[in-house]
Amino acid sequence: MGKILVVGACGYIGSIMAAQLFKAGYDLVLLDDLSTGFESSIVDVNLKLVIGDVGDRALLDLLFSTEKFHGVLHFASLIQVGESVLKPAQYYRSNVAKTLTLLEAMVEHDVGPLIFSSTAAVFGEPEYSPIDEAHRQAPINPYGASKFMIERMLEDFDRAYGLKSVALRYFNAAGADPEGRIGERHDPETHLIPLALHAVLGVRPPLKVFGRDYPTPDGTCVRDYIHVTDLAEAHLRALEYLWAGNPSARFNLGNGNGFSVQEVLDAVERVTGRPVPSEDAPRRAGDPANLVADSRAAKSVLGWNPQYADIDTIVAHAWAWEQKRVKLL
Ligand SMILES: NC(=O)c1ccc[n+]([C@@H]2O[C@H](COP(=O)([O-])OP(=O)(O)OC[C@H]3O[C@@H](n4cnc5c(N)ncnc54)[C@H](O)[C@@H]3O)[C@@H](O)[C@H]2O)c1
Ligand SMILES: O=c1ccn([C@@H]2O[C@H](COP(=O)(O)OP(=O)(O)O[C@H]3O[C@H](CO)[C@H](O)[C@H](O)[C@H]3O)[C@@H](O)[C@H]2O)c(=O)[nH]1
Repeated sequence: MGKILVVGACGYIGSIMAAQLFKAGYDLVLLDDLSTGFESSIVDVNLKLVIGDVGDRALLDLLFSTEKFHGVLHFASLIQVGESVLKPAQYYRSNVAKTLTLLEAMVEHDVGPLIFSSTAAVFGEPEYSPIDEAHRQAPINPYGASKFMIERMLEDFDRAYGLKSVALRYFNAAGADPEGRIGERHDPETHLIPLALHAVLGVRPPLKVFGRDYPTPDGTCVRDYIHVTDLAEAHLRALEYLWAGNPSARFNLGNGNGFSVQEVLDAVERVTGRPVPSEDAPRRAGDPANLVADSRAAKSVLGWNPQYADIDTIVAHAWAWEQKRVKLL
């Protein structure tokens, strides 16, 4: 089994990835600057965590010259769409410039391949649904643009330097570790499912439903919620795909099933057995009405087989985690 570097391993998705790789017996080194992540999200205390910045070239040189890695998973990023509009410089520096430093160090030390966390935001306003890999990429905010730029860099680095990569465009990451050990811990939290669960638990104000006048069946926005464990599984499949000598690629990762905000709230009520305190609010700027992935390519090319497509299961895992988390607060 190869040795893998997980960058951003103390975050929501990276920590669940690290737990899954650890369980599968991989040798891991974790890198995180703890800017938004938590050391306590590392499930095994014996795992090697390097606390540092992925944009620190001297640190990367040291890491890559002392350890032989067979792959890098890159989750580290600023992730808030709204903040990216107000502070684009931070997003281009943290996401684009620091990833460039990582890519240069990987090329110099002959480290690869790379699996990169991209996003549905690289597409912008959808022209059709579900969104496949051929869909036009026209991001409408700096967060999406930063990820789009990195995707372009990956293509160029492959062509010029032979660095192999897979970019995985997650739609709405959701759920938690099925064993209940780790889950979503963003601060501030902006995502629908944790906010709805916090409203149920009474630790936050009633959930604001951002718009009921969208051109969707019930008027609320439709999204494609994909279980975080299934996302992690896709990374493993993508690594195996590149280790087998296949070309660089990008894949859209979702359930293929859209759920409206109202349908998610209904699922939260079924799972928790309690009403979700909520109120109607104006549309949130920059929210497309409908974002659903066509993930057939990931399934057929990578052999990816998501296990937790059911929205009630996704919400149940998030609920188990949030109840535990509230006790820890
Ligand atoms: N959460 C979602 O719904 C979603 C959707 C699409 C794409 N993504 C992408 O998935 C990735 C992970 O998202 P998440 O929700 O786990 O975010 P997160 O904020 O929970 O995790 C990011 C982790 O990266 C670390 N980090 C940030 N900058 C760093 C740096 N310069 N050096 C080292 N470590 C650094 C943070 O401390 C944190 O532990 C991101 O790239 C994000 O853009 C997430
Ligand atoms: O308090 C809230 C929070 C969200 N929503 C609605 O719930 C849906 C989902 O919103 P999230 O904030 O949970 O997720 P987004 O679809 O906005 O964001 C996702 O897709 C983005 C790209 O479009 C980024 O990749 C981001 O990281 C990822 O979580 C949206 O229609 C939003 O308007 C509410 O009604 N009330």
